[in-house]
Amino acid sequence: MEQLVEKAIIVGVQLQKDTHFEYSMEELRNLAGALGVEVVGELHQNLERVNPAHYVGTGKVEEAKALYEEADANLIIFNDELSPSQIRNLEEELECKVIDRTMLILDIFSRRARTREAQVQVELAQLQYMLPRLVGLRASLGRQGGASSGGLANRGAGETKLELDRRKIEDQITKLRRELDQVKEQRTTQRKQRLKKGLPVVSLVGYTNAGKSTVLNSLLSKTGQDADKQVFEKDMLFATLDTSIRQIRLEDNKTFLLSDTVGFVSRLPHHLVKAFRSTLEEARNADLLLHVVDVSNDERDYMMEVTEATLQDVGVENVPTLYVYNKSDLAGVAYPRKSTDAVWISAKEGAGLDELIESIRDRLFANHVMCRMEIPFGRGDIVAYLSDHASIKETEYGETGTLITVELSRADYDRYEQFVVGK
Ligand SMILES: Nc1nc2c(ncn2[C@@H]2O[C@H](COP(=O)(O)OP(=O)(O)OP(=O)(O)O)[C@@H](O)[C@H]2O)c(=O)[nH]1
Ligand SMILES: [Mg+2]
Repeated sequence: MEQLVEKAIIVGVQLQKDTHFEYSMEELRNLAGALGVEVVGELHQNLERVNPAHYVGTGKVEEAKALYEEADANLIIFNDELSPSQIRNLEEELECKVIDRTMLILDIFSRRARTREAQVQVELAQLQYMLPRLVGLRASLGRQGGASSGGLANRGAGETKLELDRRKIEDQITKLRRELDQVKEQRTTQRKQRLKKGLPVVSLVGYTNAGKSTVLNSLLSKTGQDADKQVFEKDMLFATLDTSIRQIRLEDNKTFLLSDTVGFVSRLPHHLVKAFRSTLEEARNADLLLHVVDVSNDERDYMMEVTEATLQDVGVENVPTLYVYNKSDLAGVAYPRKSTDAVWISAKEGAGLDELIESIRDRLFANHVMCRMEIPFGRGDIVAYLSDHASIKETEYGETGTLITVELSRADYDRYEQFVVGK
């Protein structure tokens, strides 16, 4: 199919208590932009509640139609998830391609998905969204070329075909669910293996484009890791859709795992959130969350609210959180600095990474123990293990063994307690 330059009108309803409406429309523009759709007109309406039949009032539908024609657009995007009957009614009256915020986000996710897991998750969410909307969507897909190209609307293709499609979609949903369950099992196994290693897990979470991947990359460079461990970072919505896990080893051998994952956006489609539950599993089981915030964005408080609500939605609860106020270089705030539960940094400049590491260290390794041990000469393996996994401060050689002063995890302390000769 030839690549069309799509021109869209965007339409939103502002409910009385919605104080973030303007921003949600701006975000809708950006979401459209992420798909190469140009927004050529905008309409909004203040309502007490969304119109159940047409989303907006009848007068507004007329207005949208006029604007659509005047601006020579070929699609209209609505700022919320439309119900099946809303889509049907709007299409009938507007006689053009109608899409909603959910379809837009699903489309972006589906184009960005790289790993099999992400692809399956997105496809599952798309099919679940489509299933109850088959009739309307069929007409809309038929009009993909826009009204002007005289696209073939498939409306009226018999009920039998519809039933067949429905069954096909249901089968595909079952298949994808099964595949995801398998991935989930693999993840659980991998996590168990990591747990055995005893390494604490830190998870980066936050709004899309806050700089999570950049924070991960800057910590990797800071701790002298190979460039090939770096993850993808870019100034676009949903650059990351998969979970990457990297090991970070600090100067004194204290080591933790750091995971980077998909970011959030307001009004994230429910099916999508559900589908991405397993990708977000890492965060659920983390020892510490780094909630990365673009502190230079005026909407940062709202973005933090959305992030926290979404985390709750996927069952990430009661995990200790450190707030990472990133992009301080653009915000006109003092940085680098830290408070009890936050650090102000610029991941891009690499400023504030010492503060960040120190805050992580305080939280993860607070229960580390300092002690003296005497390891028999025959047990060089233990000394080797401790020089990899703990921080040896002093080494002396006694009559029967190596005397070390060492700072180590509670678990390692318990394991080698028999060699402890003093605190
Ligand atoms: N000025 C400035 N830009 C930054 C900083 N940190 C990240 N960026 C830029 O912000 C953009 C987004 O960064 P990413 O690290 O991809 O953001 P993310 O949170 O991983 O985004 P998603 O994966 O899309 O959810 C990139 O263009 C970065 O270069 C910073 O401290 N200062
Ligand atoms: Mg990212």
